[in-house]
Amino acid sequence: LCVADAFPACSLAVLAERFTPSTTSDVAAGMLIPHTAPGTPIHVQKQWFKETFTHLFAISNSAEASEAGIHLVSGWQVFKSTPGEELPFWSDVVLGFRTMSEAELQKFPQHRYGQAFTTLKCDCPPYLLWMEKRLKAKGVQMYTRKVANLWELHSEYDIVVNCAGIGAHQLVGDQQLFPVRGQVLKVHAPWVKNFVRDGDGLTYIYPGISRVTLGGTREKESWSLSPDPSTSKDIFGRCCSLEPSLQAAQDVKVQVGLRPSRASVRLQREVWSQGGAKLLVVHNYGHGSGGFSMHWGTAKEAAQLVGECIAALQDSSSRAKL
Ligand SMILES: Cc1cc2nc3c(=O)[nH]c(=O)nc-3n(C[C@H](O)[C@H](O)[C@H](O)COP(=O)(O)OP(=O)(O)OC[C@H]3O[C@@H](n4cnc5c(N)ncnc54)[C@H](O)[C@@H]3O)c2cc1C
Ligand SMILES: O=C([O-])CC(=O)C(=O)O
Repeated sequence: LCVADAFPACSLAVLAERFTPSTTSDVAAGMLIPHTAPGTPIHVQKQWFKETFTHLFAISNSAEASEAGIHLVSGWQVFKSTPGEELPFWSDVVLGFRTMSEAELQKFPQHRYGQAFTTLKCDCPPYLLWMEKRLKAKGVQMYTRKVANLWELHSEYDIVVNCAGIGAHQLVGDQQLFPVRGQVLKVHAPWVKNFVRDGDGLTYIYPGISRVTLGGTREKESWSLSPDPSTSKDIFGRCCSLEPSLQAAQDVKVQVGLRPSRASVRLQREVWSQGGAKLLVVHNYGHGSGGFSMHWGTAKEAAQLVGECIAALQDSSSRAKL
């Protein structure tokens, strides 16, 4: 969408082995709470988050909000002891960030410190469908296709934007990219209106428009997409100890996804050449636990890199004409 908006004269196609509802992004809770990536300067991560928050906040305030699955949600991040960093880098981007009062903390007898704030949540499958609809309305073609090697695209396309997520491990042989397996439960519990996240990052309760996401797990280097029943039981128990009313939750569905993790998102332009032919490539993958929190900011940066590729193509075609 960012590329289509920035370069309306380009003809665009989306190729994917799987579309919604069968991607990693469909499994995500879609909460806008950033994780810190060690390999990217904090001011850059803050900029990506701010751009994403501003973009989604505008959608949440529009008549499209319900179809797009975007809504504001208030709640608490609670800690068993006071964290070293009391003010995370994103505290002035979310709304109304403050330390929890003693009265609020009484709801969480095992926790001693907490942060209250309002953020945004994407209900992932509706949000992805809404974006597909917007792409199609702009004339973008969508093809279900597995790409074995980016080079196979060079006769059809001038520029390829690689947003393959964990698929980039195989597609471009990126050894720095690794899966962090996450299992979640999506349950019916419409009385749960506030989010709760344990500051250790393992247990969370995220109410969406139609279901509540209960998490989670972080299993580094595990490629298994099979749900594990004992893990589901453990997740449910941990969430019930934070929010006992969840004992009455119904219609429990289990989902597993592989977070595409890396020290930093790979946002990079490359020129691939073979036998005199060239393919311009822009990478935009490796968002780990923050694909939703950062997506619009990183997509805008990827679109800028596409702009540089277009300028390079125009430059080489005008040289060829001389
Ligand atoms: C349990 C869990 C909870 C999460 N919760 C949150 C959250 O609350 N907030 C947040 O910000 N993030 C969250 N995340 C992280 C988030 O899900 C990811 O960062 C994000 O989904 C990555 O998006 P992506 O588009 O890069 O990858 P994907 O969604 O995996 O999309 C990649 C696309 O590329 C296609 N593809 C891959 N390889 C090929 C190929 N060779 N040929 C053709 N197509 C290919 C795939 O089919 C797919 O369509 C969570 C993740 C998990 C697992
Ligand atoms: O940690 C969270 O709050 C949710 C998340 O992003 C994940 O599970 O990857």
